[in-house]
Amino acid sequence: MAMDSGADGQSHKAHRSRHSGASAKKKTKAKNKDQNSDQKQQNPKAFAFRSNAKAKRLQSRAVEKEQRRLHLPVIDRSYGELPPFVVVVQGPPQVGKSLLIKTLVKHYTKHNLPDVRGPITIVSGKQRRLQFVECPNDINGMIDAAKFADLALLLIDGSYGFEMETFEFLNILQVHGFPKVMGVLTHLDKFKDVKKLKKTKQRLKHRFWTEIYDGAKLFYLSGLIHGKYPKREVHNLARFISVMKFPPLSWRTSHPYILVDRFEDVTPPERVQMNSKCDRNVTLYGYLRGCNLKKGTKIHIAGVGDFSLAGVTGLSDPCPLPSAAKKKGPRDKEKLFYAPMSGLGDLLYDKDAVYININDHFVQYSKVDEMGGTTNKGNKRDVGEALVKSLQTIKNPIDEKLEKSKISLFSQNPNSSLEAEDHNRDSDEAPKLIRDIEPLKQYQSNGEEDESEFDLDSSESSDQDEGVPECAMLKSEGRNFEEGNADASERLGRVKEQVEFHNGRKRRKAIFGDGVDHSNLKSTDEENEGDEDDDDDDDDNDEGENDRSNEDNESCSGSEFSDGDEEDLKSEEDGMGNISKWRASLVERASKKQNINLMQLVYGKSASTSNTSANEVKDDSENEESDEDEFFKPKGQRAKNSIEGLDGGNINTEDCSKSTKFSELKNWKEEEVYESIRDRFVTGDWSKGALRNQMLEAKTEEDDMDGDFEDLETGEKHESHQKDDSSNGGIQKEDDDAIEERRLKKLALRAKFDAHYDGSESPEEETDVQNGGKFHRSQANDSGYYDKLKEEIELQKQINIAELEDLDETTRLEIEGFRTGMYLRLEVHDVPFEMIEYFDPCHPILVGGIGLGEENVGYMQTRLKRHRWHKKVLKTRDPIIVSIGWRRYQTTPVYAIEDQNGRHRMLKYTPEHMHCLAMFWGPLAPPKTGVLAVQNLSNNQLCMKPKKSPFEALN
Ligand SMILES: Nc1nc2c(ncn2[C@@H]2O[C@H](COP(=O)(O)OP(=O)(O)OP(=O)(O)O)[C@@H](O)[C@H]2O)c(=O)[nH]1
Repeated sequence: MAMDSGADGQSHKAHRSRHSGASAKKKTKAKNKDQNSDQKQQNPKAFAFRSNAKAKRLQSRAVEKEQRRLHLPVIDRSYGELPPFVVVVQGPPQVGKSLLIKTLVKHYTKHNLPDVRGPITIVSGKQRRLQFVECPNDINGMIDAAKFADLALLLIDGSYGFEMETFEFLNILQVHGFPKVMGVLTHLDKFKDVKKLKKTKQRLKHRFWTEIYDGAKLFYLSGLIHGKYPKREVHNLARFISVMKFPPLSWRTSHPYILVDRFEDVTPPERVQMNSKCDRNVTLYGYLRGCNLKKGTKIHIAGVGDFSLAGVTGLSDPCPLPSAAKKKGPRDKEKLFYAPMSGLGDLLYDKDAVYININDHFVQYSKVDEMGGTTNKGNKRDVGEALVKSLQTIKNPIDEKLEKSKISLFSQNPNSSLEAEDHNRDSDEAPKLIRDIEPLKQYQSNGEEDESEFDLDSSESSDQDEGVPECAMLKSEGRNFEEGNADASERLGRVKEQVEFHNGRKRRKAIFGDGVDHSNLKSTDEENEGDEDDDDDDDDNDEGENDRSNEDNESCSGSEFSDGDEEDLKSEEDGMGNISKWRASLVERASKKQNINLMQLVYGKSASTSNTSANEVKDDSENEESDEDEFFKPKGQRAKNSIEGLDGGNINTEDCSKSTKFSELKNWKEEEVYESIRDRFVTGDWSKGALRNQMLEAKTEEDDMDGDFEDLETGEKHESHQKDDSSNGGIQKEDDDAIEERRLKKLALRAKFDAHYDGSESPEEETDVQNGGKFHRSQANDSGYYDKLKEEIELQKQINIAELEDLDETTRLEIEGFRTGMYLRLEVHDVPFEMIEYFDPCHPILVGGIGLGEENVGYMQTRLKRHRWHKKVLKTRDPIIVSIGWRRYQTTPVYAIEDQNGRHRMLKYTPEHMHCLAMFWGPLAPPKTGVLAVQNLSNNQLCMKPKKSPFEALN
């Protein structure tokens, strides 16, 4: 302290700048430079082009950019909370798919994932959730994955090179709408020579670019650290995924679909006992994507067939977004994940119950204590403890006891006892079941080869003609593919497949006959550095984008469940002690949701509403009888009802009786009463009405004169009627306020939308705006039509939202269906038993909604081209498996070609290198739908044992 005070008093010597020497020279140089640059800036010609060629070049570039920006706006029908984006991780066997998912999940959630099975949902940011799915290594799995992927991570074994699986998947992606694609190189640690590694990276990168587009992102995972990918690299990859934008794809925006993340068999057990091959009832759970699911929509389960829905329920979100309002960013504690097939997550919400998963090592069975004879806490037992112990020692289940004693404690929930009974029976007859299943196994092994199921027989025939779905196709004997675009196909034409054994495994290496201009590849350090810099730049830009997209998304976060989910989150954290609080909040929320519905007040209740209210009355009467049963309801039931109110849930339905006094209702059968309104109809006496109108007109003329004034000519004084109408004015003012508020809200949203879309769409463009800004801006003004179109779409969307928000939940559901982003439980009856028997969580189930007319069956005409990888031409009536829309089915095509006179001439074989027409019978698809056909679904290439595959035969 003493020293400080001393220092304060001391005066410092002023700085004296140098007048001679090197540093003085340096300064004068800098000064001159500044002056020069100032002069330059003052020069009015400074920004004009000095060279014509440069001006032309910049202008054409700006125009090109502008044209690229212009595209017809796609109508995105989803609003509110978005469903998680699906990230499909695809690659040849053993390339590190599971490991990558595990490390990414660990990065986002700080949890170790034991197994990668089925979709894994995680919260990756304030406004974003991701669902990781490992793509199975068979054609069916790849086709389905291509249909639901928002982003495909293509894993490539860097030490081995490209394999056929990657190209096959890329070809499938091209047919079914091209989602975002990112390459990831693994196994790079196997390179000992740094130079070789660099060269390989370059070569693979350029090949990848040729395949997708120049500049497509390729990530390098340099090796393993403690059996995991390096944190830094995973962090970078995660950041790229987090900021990525996913443009809507046309097929998906017009068809609802669900990627099933939970699947259960709910067939009554007695039915299965009687016949283990009976048709089953199943429930499928997942987020609704694409577009709204209207009531009565039929669905197609990929590989199983078409079904109508026996029930759809909106469940509370099992992996909700953290509320953006309260928290600044998702803290580690709040990061959530949901992966029921992989056995992750502690809470499971169902229609009927909430399941709490407690790890086995947390469960301390107290029986051990008892056998020991003493407890640590002394002899006096807690009541709860005694209860638990008595439950452990119980011999007969409570329902058996109840049945015997003829006391119905759980009268309102007969199902639970029934189920328990069924379980008992089930367990009694378990050995029988096993016997039944054994021959099945045999069947399974025999029928392994062909996994496709067909549903043509069940469909009705129709002579309805079809559009011409645009397609091209076909694959090598093992697999065949559609062609995306001509360029790509030519480039791909140089790919050759080489089957070889490598590390005890059969691998199908992709060899490029052309050898992508390797001579052009620079493998200098500078370029690599440049690349890395580029990456960094991208990072930065993307981060900016993310910020923007986050801001945009904030406007969408007003979903009904968000607040509640927040509470759910809390209650999860608090644990079981707060269950009652949680329940209370749910009920409170449900009661809040009941707003007055004008539609119902005017037109009365809709059929469904009145049904539900009838149920309600019935339920109420039952509830009154056994009030105490409330306590014995499964935990989730009441909460669920209050959340949903969708599937016959009664709590949320409107209580119209409150605003209707039946005592005041007029009896319209009485003559007096109906005479009173007779004159309002055509047959009545209208003279009174005309008189009334005249009076009204006179009155309104008076009303029009606002304010007090004196007619100076006549001396009449007019007084305003405003004072009398003060109460009316108040109401009107309130209305005006509401309207104004709504208008402002709309404007704000529009402005946000404009700001988002008017800006450049890619980081590359952003930099360009800075360079050739002038041209860009002038061009932007010319593109007013597109902007106007976008504006109109957005405005219409806002109007729709505003209209729908005024309705109550039940009516809204009937009008617009289940909204995208909702977590749904679909109940489907009578699916073939094979779906249960051969269910594999590693094979994701895709459920797609069938559009109007798509359930009809008929002859379809498609344009088809043999894929260059398919060595042989195709023969008419040789069965092929077609993937079109959501469906995959087998059919026998007839090939034809259109002659010059317009007649179709049948072909016995497809032409070598050109398109032909293929006519086949099957469920119809709308025109312009991508078609892909394969001849063989065999997965022989995955077998470790050397089995002769059609591929092998060819090579
Ligand atoms: N040296 C090295 N080993 C790796 C790398 N990536 C993955 N592995 C190892 O490769 C093996 C296979 O990894 P998985 O994640 O099971 O591969 P997968 O693609 O899921 O395999 P399948 O599910 O059988 O198709 C594991 O033993 C990994 O440790 C890598 O970059 N370098």
